[in-house]
Amino acid sequence: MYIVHIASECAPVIKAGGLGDVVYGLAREIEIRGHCVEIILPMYDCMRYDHIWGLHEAYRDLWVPWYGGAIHTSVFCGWVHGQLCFFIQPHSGDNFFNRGCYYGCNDDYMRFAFFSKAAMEFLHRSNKRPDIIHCHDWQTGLVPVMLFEMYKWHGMWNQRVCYTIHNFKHQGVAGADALWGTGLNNDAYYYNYDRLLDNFNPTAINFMKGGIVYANYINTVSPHHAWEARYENEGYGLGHTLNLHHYKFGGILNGIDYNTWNPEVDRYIPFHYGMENFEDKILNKKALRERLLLRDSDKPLIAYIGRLDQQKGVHLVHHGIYYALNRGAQFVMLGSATEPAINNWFWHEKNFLNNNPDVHLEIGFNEELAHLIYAGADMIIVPSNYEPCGLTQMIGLKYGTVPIVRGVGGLVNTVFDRDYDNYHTPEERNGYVFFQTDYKALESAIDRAIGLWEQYPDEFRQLALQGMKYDYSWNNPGETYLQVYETIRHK
Ligand SMILES: Nc1ncnc2c1ncn2[C@@H]1O[C@H](COP(=O)(O)OP(=O)(O)O[C@H]2O[C@H](CO)[C@@H](O)[C@H](O)[C@H]2O)[C@@H](O)[C@H]1O
Repeated sequence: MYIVHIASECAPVIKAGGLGDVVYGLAREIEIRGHCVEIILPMYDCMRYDHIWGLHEAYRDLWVPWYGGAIHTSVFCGWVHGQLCFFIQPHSGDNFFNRGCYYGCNDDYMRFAFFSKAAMEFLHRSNKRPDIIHCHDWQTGLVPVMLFEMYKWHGMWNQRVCYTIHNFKHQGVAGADALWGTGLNNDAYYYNYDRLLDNFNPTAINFMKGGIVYANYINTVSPHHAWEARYENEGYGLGHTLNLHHYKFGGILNGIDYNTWNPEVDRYIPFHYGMENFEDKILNKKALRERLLLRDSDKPLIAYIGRLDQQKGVHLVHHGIYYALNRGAQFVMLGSATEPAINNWFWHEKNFLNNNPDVHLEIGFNEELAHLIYAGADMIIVPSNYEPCGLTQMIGLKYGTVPIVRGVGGLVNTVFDRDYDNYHTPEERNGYVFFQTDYKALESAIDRAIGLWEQYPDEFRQLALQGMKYDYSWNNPGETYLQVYETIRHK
C-alpha cells in the first residue's frame, strides 16, 4: 500500500508534543511492514534542520490556488531518520511558516488551511496517488473536505482518508475566509450542521468537524478516550457529531518508538540498562543529579515531563512539586507553557525554588534532557485533566520509572494500580492511579509510591520491572492501523 501522512509535526524534526512522536513512529512501523510511506509537513523556519538528511528542492514551481490567485510554493524533500518527508515552503508575504514557532499565531487557522491546500495541490500536480491519506488533528481537517469536494473531480477518485484526532480541545474554529482562501467557497453549502458548521457557533466553521464528517475512518488515540469523547464531555462539543458518525469512529492506542525510547539503546543517556541490569538505572539517576546540580542523597526522585497546560493538570503538577519535597523526595520538572499566565507562574516558582538542592524546574523544550530524566527518575507523575492517550507514562514504563497517573483517557488503558486494580493480577500491575482532581487524591497516590520505595524497595523494584515488561511499541497499533487502511481502501 502507498500511504501519505499530512501533518503539522513529525519527531524529531518538528515536535511540539506527542503528535510528532506518533506521526514518525507510525510511519516507520508501517514502512517496516513493507509499505511505502511519505510524510508532508510545513517547512517551518524553526524546525530541527540537523535531523534532516539530504534536504533538496523536489518540486520547484508549485502554484497553490489561494483566494482566486495563487501562491508560488517550493516543495523540499529529505529523510528524517530514514523516513521520506516533503516540506511545503510558500513564498508569500504572509510568511506562514517563518514565525519562529509552530503554533500560537492569530492566523493559525489560515496557516494550516493553506498547508492543507498546498499538500493536496502537491499530490495532485506531482501525480502522487496514495491509497491512503492519513491526516491528523484540526490542522489538516480540511484535507478530506477538499479531497471529496474538489480533488476527486481532478483525478483523485480512489484516495481514502484516515483522520486521527490527538486532541479534541483544539478544533480549528474559523471564519468563511478559510473557505474563500482554499477555494471551497460556497459558504451556504458548508455552513450547514451536517457539514462544517460549528456545533455551537453559528457564525463559524470547524475544521475538525469537517475531518470527522468527510473522512472514511476517524479515530482518537485510545479506546477509553474514544468512549469519553462520545459519552462524556471530552469531545469538546463534537460528541454529537461523533455519535452521528459512530460507524466509522474508533479508538486505537498509540505506541512508542522503541528505537528512540529504549534504555538499552538510548543514545542520550550515559548508562544503558534493561531488565537484566536494572540496578544500572541508578547510575543515570546520579548523572541526572549531577547535570541539574541536585544534591546526591538516598531520596526518591519524582519527575514531570510535558506541556504546561490546563490539559495536563498544572495545578496538580505544582502541588506535586511541594508535596514531594515535604514528603522527603526530590523533584524534576521539564515543561513549557504557551499561555503567558502559566509560564509566569512556573518561572516564579523556579526562581523561588532556585536554591533548593532537591528540586529543579526546567522551563523550555529539551528533547535530550527528557531522555535523561526518564532514565534517572524513580517515578513520573501524569495528573492530567484529560489525556487522549499520553506517551509519557508509556515511556516511563519502558524506562522502569513508575507512573503515578490520573485515571482518564489512555492512562486508564495503560497504567494499572498496584493496590486497587480489579482487572489485573498483582503481577500485571505497573503503577499508581488516582481519580479525583483535588490535592488529596494526588497526595495519597504519591504517598503510596514513596511509601513502597522507602519501606519495601524490593517490591518497588518488582513493580518497575513489571512495567518494563509491557509491550507498548508500535507493533500492535501498527497492525490495527493496517487493518483500518485495508478496510477503507476497498470502500
Ligand atoms: N518540555 C519538553 N521537553 C522535551 N520533551 C517534551 C517536553 N514536553 C513534552 N515533551 C515530550 O513530548 C511528548 C508528549 O507526549 P504527550 O502524550 O504528553 O503529548 P501531547 O499532550 O503533547 O499530545 C497529544 O497527542 C498525543 C499523541 O497522540 C497523545 O498521547 C496525548 O494524549 C495528546 O494530548 C513526549 O514525548 C514528551 O517526552
